[in-house]
Amino acid sequence: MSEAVLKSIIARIEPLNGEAVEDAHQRLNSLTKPPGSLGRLEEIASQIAGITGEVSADLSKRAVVVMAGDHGVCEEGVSAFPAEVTPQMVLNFLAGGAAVNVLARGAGADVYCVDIGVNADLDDERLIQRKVRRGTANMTRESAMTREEAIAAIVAGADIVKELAGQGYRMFATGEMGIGNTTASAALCTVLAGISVEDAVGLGTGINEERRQHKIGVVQRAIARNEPNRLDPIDTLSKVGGLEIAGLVGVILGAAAERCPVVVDGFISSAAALVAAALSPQSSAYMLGSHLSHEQGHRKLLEVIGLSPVIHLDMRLGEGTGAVLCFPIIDAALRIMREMATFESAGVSRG
Ligand SMILES: Cc1cc2ncn([C@H]3O[C@H](COP(=O)(O)O)[C@@H](O)[C@H]3O)c2cc1C
Ligand SMILES: O=C(O)c1cccnc1
Repeated sequence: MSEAVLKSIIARIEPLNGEAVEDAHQRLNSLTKPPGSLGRLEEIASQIAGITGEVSADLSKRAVVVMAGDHGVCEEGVSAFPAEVTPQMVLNFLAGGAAVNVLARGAGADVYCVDIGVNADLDDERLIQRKVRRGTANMTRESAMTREEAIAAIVAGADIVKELAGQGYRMFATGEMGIGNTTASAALCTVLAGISVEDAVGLGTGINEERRQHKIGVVQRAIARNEPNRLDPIDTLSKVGGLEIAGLVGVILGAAAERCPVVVDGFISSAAALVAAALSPQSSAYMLGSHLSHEQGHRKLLEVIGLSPVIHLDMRLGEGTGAVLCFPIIDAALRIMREMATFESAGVSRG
């Protein structure tokens, strides 16, 4: 049943609107500047035109969807922080005090926090309750979750985006919270992107090199124990992934299905983007890279997905922080399309 729902979401993802991309190029080349001189801003403007079908879309209503879930693999000592930080941070998101809340306020974005798999009972009406299970299992011993649970989490993410799009949201950022999730993300990178475990495993919240070596061994054991099928992204996601990562796969696919741009945050969100692209290569066209995380492995992961980061601030936080920081840059690209004079209107000679 859910597998059919997932297929129907993927089937709704269409190629970008080529005519709108062409119109955007023509408009950009008519503006009072040497062709191409606004660099990435021009690429962003063209991509948004292709996504939305409009040369200067109104994306003022935007949201960051923060998926929260726990990881059984924390038992193996892979994070510098204890697992109870996940529910504690969820309450912080709801109270508006986390980094992503602050940066979202600056970018005119609303924060929606989703309990997709937190290992605690969180009773707060501001939280979107879509708990699939209370955290994943320890993937060094068994599959992190079942195939059905992975699909349920993806479908939940896509549902939430569909509902928000129905409320007028036109642009999304991916965010996550889940202690231990750089371990699951590194495992996904290794299996689905072919990045070596040594290159994929980083320091996460700030472990030392000795602990990183231990974390490498944990990822190797998880892969050896579960034997994920790299040709089957859902199999891999369910065996060595995470509930919040699966939820973000749904957010990305859902945004693409709604013809909305989705800005991909750091290492963990990019692992979700990798799964989304494996499920629907067409969905990549709806993704925008945001920042280059300091987390080791992010650069290679972005290369595999074909995303290039817009900003480099040596951040390594997640939550959607790097993605929402790019909203004002996207706004700038759209403002150029709307407000700049043309060679004709300003009476400027062409080269
Ligand atoms: C207070 C705090 C706030 C956070 N916000 C995001 N993360 C980030 O750190 C975690 C991943 O790192 P690891 O795999 O090493 O546990 C995720 O929750 C991620 O969102 C945080 C981590 C902490 C401690
Ligand atoms: O890049 C990220 O998303 C990241 C890196 C380290 C820890 N948490 C998140």
